[in-house]
Amino acid sequence: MSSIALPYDAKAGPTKPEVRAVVQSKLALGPDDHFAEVGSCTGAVTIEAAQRAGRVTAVERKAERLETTEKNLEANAETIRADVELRNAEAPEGVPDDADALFLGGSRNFEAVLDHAVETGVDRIVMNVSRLEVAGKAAEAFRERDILEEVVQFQVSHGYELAGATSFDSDNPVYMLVGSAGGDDRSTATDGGEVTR
Ligand SMILES: C[S@@+](CC[C@H](N)C(=O)[O-])C[C@H]1O[C@@H](n2cnc3c(N)ncnc32)[C@H](O)[C@@H]1O
Repeated sequence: MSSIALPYDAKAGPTKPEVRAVVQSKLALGPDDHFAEVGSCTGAVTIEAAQRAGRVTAVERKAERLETTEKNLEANAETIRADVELRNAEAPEGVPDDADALFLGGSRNFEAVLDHAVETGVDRIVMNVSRLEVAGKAAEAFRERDILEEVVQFQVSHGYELAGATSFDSDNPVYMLVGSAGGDDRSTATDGGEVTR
């Protein structure tokens, strides 16, 4: 599915290819977009974004993981179209003021990161969460800021051969919050913060 190479590994990553495909479809990046990622880790999401957007800013609090982002970016350099900036910082520090699309793969300080997104009018916001309690808090935080458009929960299973048939190994469930702080042209109607679609 994914055509990117990730020769360098880091604890906590990478986001699985099928999940990244949904992330990219929600971000809908184009060549005029500035994309920002909080928690770039292996760089898997940053690399795929850098194949689509014009500018990418990747923020990662752990220096060694940011080095992994950099090395994996280098391994995919031929496919990358964006200007990419890597920032070793703990968001909201380091998050640019002019992002069109924001992905939160790391959840530290996520409420402050969302406040920054609201202040700067980020058009597309996607946050992935694997822990149930954090997912609940994240959904609440999106609703409180009136930026929630969609909550998606999914779980991917991969088939393997067992006794001449196919059985499945399941990945962890993923909770995905999708929203916008980009003004009145939002695509989904909301009623009291609840998704009505
Ligand atoms: C689950 S991993 C992200 C995986 C990444 N999408 C990938 O494909 O490799 C979360 C990362 O976010 C980082 N992180 C968490 N909160 C952060 C914050 N507020 N600012 C910067 N990095 C953060 C963690 O250090 C960790 O590397």
